[in-house]
Amino acid sequence: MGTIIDGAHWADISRQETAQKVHALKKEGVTPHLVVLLIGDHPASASYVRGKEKAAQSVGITSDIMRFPAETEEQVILDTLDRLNQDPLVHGILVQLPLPAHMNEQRVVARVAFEKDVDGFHERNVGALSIGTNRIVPCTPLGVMELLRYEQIDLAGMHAVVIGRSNIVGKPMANLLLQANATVTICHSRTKNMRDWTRQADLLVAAVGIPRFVTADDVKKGAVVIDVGINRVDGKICGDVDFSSVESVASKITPVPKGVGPMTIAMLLSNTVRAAQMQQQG
Ligand SMILES: Nc1nc(=O)c2c([nH]1)NC[C@@H]1CN(c3ccc(C(=O)N[C@@H](CCC(=O)O)C(=O)O)cc3)C=[N+]21
Repeated sequence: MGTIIDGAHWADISRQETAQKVHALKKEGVTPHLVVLLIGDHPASASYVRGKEKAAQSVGITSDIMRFPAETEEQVILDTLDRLNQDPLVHGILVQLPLPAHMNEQRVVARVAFEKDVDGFHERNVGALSIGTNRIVPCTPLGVMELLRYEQIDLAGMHAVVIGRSNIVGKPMANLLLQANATVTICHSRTKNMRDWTRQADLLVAAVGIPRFVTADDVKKGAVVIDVGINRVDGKICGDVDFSSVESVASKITPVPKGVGPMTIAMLLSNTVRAAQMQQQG
């Protein structure tokens, strides 16, 4: 039976490290400040954003939530971002996704100054990650790497299989695993005989967005299984991994909730501090 990786515990440790860095910045007269733009009324967003605000407060980062009605014109958001980009007291900017359908997500995300892009979605940050000169790295895959580091899992030479190829998780995850010297395979919706790949994985990262997509038959005995999924089924959240069956095959496994999710939030705080440090150094 596999060990359960306690994401809530490791997120707590990570937040303590971040709080110390915040403390050091404050001594230099800098209080890291995060602004979250919440546009529209996507059901889960309001509660996620409150969670981010609480977490920021817990490490001494100040934050503002700017709320906009769903029908807000895109230009209003772009103008707001221009103003926040110019404001020296703002170190991090996050535009909560998804955006209302009438907005162009690419265009809005691209408008956040890359130095303040704490999501790591700006093409400058994406490009840096892909050539290995990492600046700000997307929170979820960064959180996964931190979990693996805390758990002392040495990735060199491992076969890591990532299911999912999104810009937010799958692609940056693959890049980070490559940097850690894993052999990386990316599977996706058009992959044929996916199980032939996943069964070879020493590390399996599920970022598909389909509840309980990965079952015990997809997993090699002793593999490490990381579940990035956040799905809502019958009012409860569950991951992309069928935890109850996979748990008995895996050597280590992250649960949902209290796995990758809390680390994602912890990395947002860490990225905000990183952004403040980089702006401080100029
Ligand atoms: N620009 C942007 N950046 C994001 O990082 C971003 C976003 N937009 N839009 C929405 C998604 C979703 N997301 C989550 C992060 C942590 C948990 C989390 O901590 N979940 C808890 C459970 C929470 C619950 O019970 O509802 C857990 O897994 O234990 C969930 C969801 C960040 N997102």
